[in-house]
Amino acid sequence: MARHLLALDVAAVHVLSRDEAKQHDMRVAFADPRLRFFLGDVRDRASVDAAFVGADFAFHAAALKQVPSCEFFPDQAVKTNVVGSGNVIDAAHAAGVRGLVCLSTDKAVYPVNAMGMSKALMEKTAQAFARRHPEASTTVSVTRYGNVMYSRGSVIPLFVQQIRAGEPMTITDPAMTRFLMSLSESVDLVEYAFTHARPGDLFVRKAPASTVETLARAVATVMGVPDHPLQIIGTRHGEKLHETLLSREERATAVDEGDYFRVPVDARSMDYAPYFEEGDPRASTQDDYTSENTERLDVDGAVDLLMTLPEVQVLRASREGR
Ligand SMILES: O=c1ccn([C@@H]2O[C@H](COP(=O)(O)OP(=O)(O)O[C@H]3O[C@H](CO)[C@@H](O)[C@H](O)[C@H]3O)[C@@H](O)[C@H]2O)c(=O)[nH]1
Repeated sequence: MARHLLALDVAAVHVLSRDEAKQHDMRVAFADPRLRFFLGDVRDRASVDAAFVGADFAFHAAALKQVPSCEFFPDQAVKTNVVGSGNVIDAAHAAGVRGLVCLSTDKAVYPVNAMGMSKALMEKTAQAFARRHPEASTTVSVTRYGNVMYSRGSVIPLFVQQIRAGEPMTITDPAMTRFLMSLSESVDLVEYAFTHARPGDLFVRKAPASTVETLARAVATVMGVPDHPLQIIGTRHGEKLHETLLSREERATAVDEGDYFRVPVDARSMDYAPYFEEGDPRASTQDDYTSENTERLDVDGAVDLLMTLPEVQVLRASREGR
């Protein structure tokens, strides 16, 4: 995202994060005086205020995002993902930031684990801000997306490492499906939200999905070992068989904008009666938008998608001795 923004000729990009070592690495890698680093934590409101001085736009990706760690320490997930997100929203408003995009996940829909539950509450916090402050100068919106391919700690780099080590690729459940999205598509989604959001909007990018087995076969194929062995290890704690990007209620109000769905906030008055006494007949005619009923990739389709990733292009080039 920082790279993308700097290429757009912005005056400055402020990075607020906790890890001084990663900030140092990024400072050296970018060597761009427009990139300014702020040490802090979204749990610490004053540190967020400091980073927002002079900012026009902000995107909020700070999160505890791993399912197992949030299962073991749900209180920590609440502090960062819920209370911290509230701090970011209030600080953006106080600083006069024009647009704030909060990054969420498909795991926030019908959540079964603490990570998804805390992200669902982040979404509700952002939507409640929009509902309570209809005249605010800060437009707060949410983007929700599925697995970002080749992201740190995710299954694709794990499969690559297992193939390199000559070990079988470990598969939880061959029939499990996940939405697949590249990093550049997720940056596009955030940018789309920046430029199109109305207060409280939630944006979803339409995406294909594949089973984990298909994904493993595709990774093995691009590595030149299509028959590399698989080992079934079983579903991990807190995992769903399929993910959902839009619930049927959200789908009923979603606006189809081509590559994206925009779900406007439910901005009815804060009078409780309409919520209890009036239903919405549209909701019952819709299905959830899930990784099971979206476009399903086969191995060739997953290979094509993998080949668009810079990391995979580097892998291929080194395999071919280029
Ligand atoms: O050894 C493994 C590890 C994982 N998987 C499967 O691979 C898929 C993807 O797993 P992983 O890359 O670990 O991602 P998720 O657990 O789906 O979660 C990621 O994707 C979410 C969006 O759905 C983000 O919110 C999370 O932060 C991010 O960690 C899942 O079906 C896993 O069951 C395997 O088959 N074998």
